[in-house]
Amino acid sequence: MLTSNMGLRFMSYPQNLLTKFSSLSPVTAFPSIKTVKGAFSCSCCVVCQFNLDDFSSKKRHLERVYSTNSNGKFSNKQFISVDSELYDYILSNVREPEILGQLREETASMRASKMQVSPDQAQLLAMLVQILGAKRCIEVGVYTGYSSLAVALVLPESGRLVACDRDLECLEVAKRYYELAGVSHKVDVRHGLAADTLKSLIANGEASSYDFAFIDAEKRMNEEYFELLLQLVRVRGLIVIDNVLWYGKVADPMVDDKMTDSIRRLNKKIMEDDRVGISMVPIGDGMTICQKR
Ligand SMILES: C[S@@+](CC[C@H](N)C(=O)[O-])C[C@H]1O[C@@H](n2cnc3c(N)ncnc32)[C@H](O)[C@@H]1O
Repeated sequence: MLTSNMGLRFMSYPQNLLTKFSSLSPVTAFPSIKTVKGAFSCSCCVVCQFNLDDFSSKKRHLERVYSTNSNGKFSNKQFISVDSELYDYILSNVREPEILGQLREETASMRASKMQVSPDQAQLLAMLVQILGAKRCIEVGVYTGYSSLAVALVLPESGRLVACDRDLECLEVAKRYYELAGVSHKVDVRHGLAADTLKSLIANGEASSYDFAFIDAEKRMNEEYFELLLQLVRVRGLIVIDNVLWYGKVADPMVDDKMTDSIRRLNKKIMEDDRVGISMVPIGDGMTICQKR
């Protein structure tokens, strides 16, 4: 069973905004909320067209809906926060293959299990691979194999996933699950520093031959991984980068640690990089999907 209490990573949207608004009356905070026949309904939030007939659900609803126009790009665009209740609902709508559920449960008791991507993220990665018709993929940061297995499961029989990680113990778990799932023939496990593996693929003449890459390893190395993968991925291929929102710290001016700064720097660089089309997606801890031009 998928629940948000199982050590999964997900973004809870701006807690600072939530605190800020909780002291205001609902109508003050959200002028678009109106009373209809004694019940509250939200008139313009496309995701919440339901009546709210008790105070706690009203309050929950209000706490999830925000408006923003702070950078002038949107005219009072509304967006929702994802709290654990709503996230449980999202997870209940994820189609997680049984073998991935088993791996997730085994990993839950392991050291640093929160590193694993969430089921909704894995589902999105698998869908991107399928939409692309990808045959050749790379993953930087395998851990126990959850995201790589999700990708390998949807690759065609002739597909290949180069799976890079420096942790042999974790890779042993991943390899066991590739075997169990019957996909080990599609996965080329590379133990070692990911940058070295990527450089060796380039040296081997494999530039521009990959369809899809996923970056989920040491965050401060992301810029180097991105540059190497830009060489390895073909035009119109995808590079997906995980943890781009870094638990919301990227948007918090009070945070200036090295890790957060390096993520901010790469986000800015990619934003200005016309070698790729981009979409920053608030799923899990935030993923940016880059398409090579
Ligand atoms: C966030 S976890 C990956 C999670 C994985 N994508 C999943 O969904 O289960 C990061 C992984 O990157 C690996 N890693 C960190 N730095 C690395 C490096 N320089 N080279 C190779 N692997 C590295 C760690 O050993 C760890 O297993």
